[in-house]
Amino acid sequence: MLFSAAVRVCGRLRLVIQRPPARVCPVMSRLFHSDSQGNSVKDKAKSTICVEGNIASGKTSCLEYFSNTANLEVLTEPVAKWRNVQGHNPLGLMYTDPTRWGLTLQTYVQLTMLDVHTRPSVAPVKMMERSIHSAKYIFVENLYKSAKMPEVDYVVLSEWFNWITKNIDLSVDLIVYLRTSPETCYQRLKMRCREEERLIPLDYLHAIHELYEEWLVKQSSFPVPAPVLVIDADKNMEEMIQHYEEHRGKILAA
Ligand SMILES: Nc1ncnc2c1ncn2[C@@H]1O[C@H](COP(=O)(O)OP(=O)(O)O)[C@@H](O)[C@H]1O
Ligand SMILES: O=c1ccn([C@H]2C[C@H](O)[C@@H](COP(=O)(O)O)O2)c(=O)[nH]1
Repeated sequence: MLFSAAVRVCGRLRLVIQRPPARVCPVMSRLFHSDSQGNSVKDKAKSTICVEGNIASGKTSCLEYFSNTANLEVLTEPVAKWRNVQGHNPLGLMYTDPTRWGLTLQTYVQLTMLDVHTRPSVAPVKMMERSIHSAKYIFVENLYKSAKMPEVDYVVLSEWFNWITKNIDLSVDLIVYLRTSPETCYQRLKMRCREEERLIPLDYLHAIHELYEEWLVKQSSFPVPAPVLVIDADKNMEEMIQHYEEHRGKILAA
């Protein structure tokens, strides 16, 4: 509704159109925090670390390990939402029929990852599990490359992704890549026993591994949004803890 008021200017009656009182939508103000020139800005005193890696490479375990670090907040991947959105399970549907449900899952992954990226952090360092970048460059790409996602779905998701990354500040300061062999992930995945993942073949983990290697190690496929710290994650938990302690300073200084 426009607010108008009749005012008298130099004896004449003029209609003045007024703007409605500014209503601040919390989600929009979170997404479009801007400077005086209208550019989207991020609180530079804070930093964001994304822990990346293949399925069951040990990302959640890594976040758990760092979770009691002072001045650091961990945000795990919203997998619970992907398994249950208003009673539906897009993750399970995608594994059952990727051609039909790949777009559905990846649209929801993109939305929920956007939410994690833009969620204000109380601590100076935010450690996230994966990112909107890997959702697109690894998982969407894999569906498309393996001919399981129709081109129209890929194009629509890509347009969304390009708009989001161009208009919203999702900057990342460090990527920690937990590098594993697909065989290690296969063993850990079997041990974890997530119902939806029981049919994942070793080949699928090989394909995801190759995409991660091209993106973060060879850096030959897609833009890499931050410096990459590669950690050999084929080791047992005790050795992983040693790695994490060796790199703690570098990680927290991101
Ligand atoms: N370094 C490790 N050695 C052996 N098992 C591990 C190691 N890291 C994680 N695990 C186990 O492997 C499974 C997958 O780990 P998780 O942290 O959930 O991986 P992700 O979050 O990357 O999917 C879990 O059962 C976890 O306990
Ligand atoms: O964009 C994405 C991100 C993740 N997934 C799948 C892969 C796994 O089955 C789960 C969660 O991954 P974890 O590596 O165990 O954390 O979600 C996907 O399909 N698309």
